[in-house]
Amino acid sequence: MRIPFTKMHGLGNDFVVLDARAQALPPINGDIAAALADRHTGIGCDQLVLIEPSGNADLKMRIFNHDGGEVEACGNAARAVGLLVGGELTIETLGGTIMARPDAAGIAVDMGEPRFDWDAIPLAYAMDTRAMPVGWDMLESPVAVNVGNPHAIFFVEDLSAVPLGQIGPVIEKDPIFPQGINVNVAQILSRDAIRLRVWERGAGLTRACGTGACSTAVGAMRRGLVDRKVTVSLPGGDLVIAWDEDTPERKGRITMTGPATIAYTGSFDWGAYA
Ligand SMILES: N[C@H](CCC[C@H](N)C(=O)O)C(=O)O
Repeated sequence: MRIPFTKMHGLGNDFVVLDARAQALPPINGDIAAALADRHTGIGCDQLVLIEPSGNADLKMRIFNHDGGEVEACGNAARAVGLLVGGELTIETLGGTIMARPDAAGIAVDMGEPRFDWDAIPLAYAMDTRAMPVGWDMLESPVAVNVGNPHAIFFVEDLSAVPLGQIGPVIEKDPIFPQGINVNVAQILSRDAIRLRVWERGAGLTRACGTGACSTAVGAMRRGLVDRKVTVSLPGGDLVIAWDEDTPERKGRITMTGPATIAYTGSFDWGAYA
């Protein structure tokens, strides 16, 4: 059985996108996702993205990390799906419903409200998530934020001095993070500019991380380090993140804006992976 796919990326964070809205696909599990994501024996990507019908949104977006783990959110993939499908979209994810729409800078995504309570990250026990009283080698006192998925953000003076490829996997799997964690290391450049590198849970170093940019921006705002709209510069390029103010009706929501790219389309033999 041949399965069509679209290879896409958001600032170099790359995806294999399968669309199961028109034609149901055989059931996908973590092992199949990891096999497709493998860059040597599969098609190769940071995340596998599955578009399915939804009962309460325009579509459902399922996300599998490179290691096969299914996760709650992926900001860059939300922009990719927004580009692929087009128009204004509500997207159901395991982390909540988000909204994508075309924008002069590419695609804008309303990522919803950030969560800060220790048990919403989640962490293994109660602590201050504005500055967790923990550290690993040169990295300490991270902010913890959940933007659909869990993130720890370390602010440093010199990003290039941090061996994130070595320290990232240690933090990712630390038992203080019962569901793992995406590890963000950020350098504040000004009141409206942040430089960021991310070790992603289940995918390692990526060229960009949309939810990482959202959580880092919000974490910096929580500490009063930046204004409520910032440009986050990742190795693959820039994202603009805004966090609007709480209103009497609702808590402030995050908007992430940036490009998305269709690289190519193809198909693969399902039997080779399942
Ligand atoms: N590694 C993330 C999922 C992908 C997030 C990232 N690619 C993005 O653009 O937000 C996690 O395990 O929560």
